Amino acid sequence: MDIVYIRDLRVKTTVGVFDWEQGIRQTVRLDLELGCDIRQGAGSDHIGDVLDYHAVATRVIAQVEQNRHQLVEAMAEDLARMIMTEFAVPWLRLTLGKPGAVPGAAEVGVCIERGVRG
Ligand SMILES: Nc1nc2c(c(=O)[nH]1)N=C([C@H](O)[C@@H](O)CO)CN2
Repeated sequence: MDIVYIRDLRVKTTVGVFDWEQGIRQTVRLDLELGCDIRQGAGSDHIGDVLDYHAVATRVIAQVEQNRHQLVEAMAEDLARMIMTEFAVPWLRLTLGKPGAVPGAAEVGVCIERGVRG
């Protein structure tokens, strides 16, 4: 299986378990690895034959900006489901972090894998 990736995508959203967090927007940081087969696009050199990382990133930004969550787990699961459904991705690894959320830590968050890695 090949991988199309998106690294260090930063989006502002409302996320957090505390009341004050539900009244602000914070930056979340995403790394995505998306399973695919690049061979058809590599042969044709045509954007229509590949998993378009620009299209995925645009859709991810829209979903993160438009929704609010308490837990990063809930946000990560919603994103994974959307990407796999809308872009026919059979396997993905998604890292979702909140930079600076915990004093002394650069970032906290989750890394999830969903689907079957061929
Ligand atoms: N496993 C998790 N732990 C915590 C979360 C979370 O989303 N998942 N969130 C918080 C708070 O919102 C924190 O980020 C505020 O600094 C605490 N623990």
